[in-house]
Amino acid sequence: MRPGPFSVDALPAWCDGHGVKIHGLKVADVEGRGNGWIAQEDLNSDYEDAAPARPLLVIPKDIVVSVALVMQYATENAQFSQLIHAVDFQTERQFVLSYMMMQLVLSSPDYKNEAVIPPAAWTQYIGLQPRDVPVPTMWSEAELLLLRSTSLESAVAAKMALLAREFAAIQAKTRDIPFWRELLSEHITLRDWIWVDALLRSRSFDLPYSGVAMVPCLDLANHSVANTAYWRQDPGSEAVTLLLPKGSSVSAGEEITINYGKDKPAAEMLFNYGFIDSSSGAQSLVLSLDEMLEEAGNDPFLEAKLRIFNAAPLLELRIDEKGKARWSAPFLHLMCVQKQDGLAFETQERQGQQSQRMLWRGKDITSMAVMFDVFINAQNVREVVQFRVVSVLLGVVEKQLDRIRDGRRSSEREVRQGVLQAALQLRSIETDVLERCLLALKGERDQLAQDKRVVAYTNKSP
Ligand SMILES: C[S@@+](CC[C@H](N)C(=O)[O-])C[C@H]1O[C@@H](n2cnc3c(N)ncnc32)[C@H](O)[C@@H]1O
Repeated sequence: MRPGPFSVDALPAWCDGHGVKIHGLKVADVEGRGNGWIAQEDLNSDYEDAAPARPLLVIPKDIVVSVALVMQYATENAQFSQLIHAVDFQTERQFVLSYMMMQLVLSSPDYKNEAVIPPAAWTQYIGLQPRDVPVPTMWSEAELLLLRSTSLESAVAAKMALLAREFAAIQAKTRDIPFWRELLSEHITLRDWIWVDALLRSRSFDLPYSGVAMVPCLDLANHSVANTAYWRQDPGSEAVTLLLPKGSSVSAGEEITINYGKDKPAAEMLFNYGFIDSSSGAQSLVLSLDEMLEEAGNDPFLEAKLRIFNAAPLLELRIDEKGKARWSAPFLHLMCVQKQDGLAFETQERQGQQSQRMLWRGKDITSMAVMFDVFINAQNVREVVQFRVVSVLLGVVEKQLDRIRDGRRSSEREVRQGVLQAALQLRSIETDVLERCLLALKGERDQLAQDKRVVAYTNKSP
């Protein structure tokens, strides 16, 4: 479904009509970044009479799409209310997405609004949202092959499966509502749901007083690690403002940027925003340990450990500011400790409720499960456990490195240039992190192998 047309030339009038204040900025095309805000004059943030300089943008709360606005909209719009009640959305994200989907329908030239639903501010504004959002959930099959063996491969597959499940559930639950049945069988497609999700991921803000929200106009600010501006939400009016940091200035023609997040891994940037900032020093990756756990099927405590750990077993690898390889995998430490070391599990019954406890040499350490790596470090089995963990990790990292090195490539003719560049950048960053971590892990294992407790342990092991 196509959204209605809305050009940037019409934006100033839209802003006037909806109470958005713009000071000294205009929207322009910024090379390689789509639209962005550009200073129209020299701007500075000098404080006058202790009052901060005028914000660059002020966006009133009543056009910020948060759960509160969505719930209010449902009280004013019978068709939207039917959708919200039939589907029983559970998350902030789903509420905001359903509102965006409704605005897409209302704005679209592909749909005749016979129910004569009045337009909202976003009915027009949604037309300014880019059709091509560069996040991987919008990539073609051939482009997705470029992510083979990177840390994003399984994350993107899981996200696509979730989006398909969500859309199928919306269709199934609204089957008895003629308005939505017609829309969801003839007009709105899974692709539209994927699009609104891509918009939300790449353009939403986590506001302190409104939660996850789409903020018109602020969503036109591009990212830079050397950002020239920042945003805040006013605790009283809940308006969102874009400001220059105290004592800073921007010359006419310069881009006004914000920082989407410091030290975010390249994979997270690509997944959420569809680009990797090459000027960011962040070098890290997160891998799921699920596959390794499948291979560790002979641990009699595995199920109990996973239940008490109660989080996804992950491995984070990173290169710190000093260039040192670091890794963290709290579950792996738990996995590498057994009954003979002093670990035990016990089922307790209290007021008819059963719960499981984890014991270390007789002491209840259930609450330590998520930071088991820190806990075990203070115990006299530290070196032996660390040796086991490092040995397992070496296998995981080596396997991942082999995979990423011969990961399948798509024919360059089938993929967009920007997507190819971003995927190659991700592969190169992740290969580098894996290589450096592998080297560091080998060094750590060799050092641990000389420890007398480790020597005794390895001599004893079959
Ligand atoms: C919040 S929007 C910013 C406005 C957007 N450029 C537009 O045309 O509407 C975020 C999107 O802008 C693009 N973007 C922002 N900063 C970028 C940067 N530093 N490099 C490349 N693309 C960037 C990405 O496509 C990202 O998903």
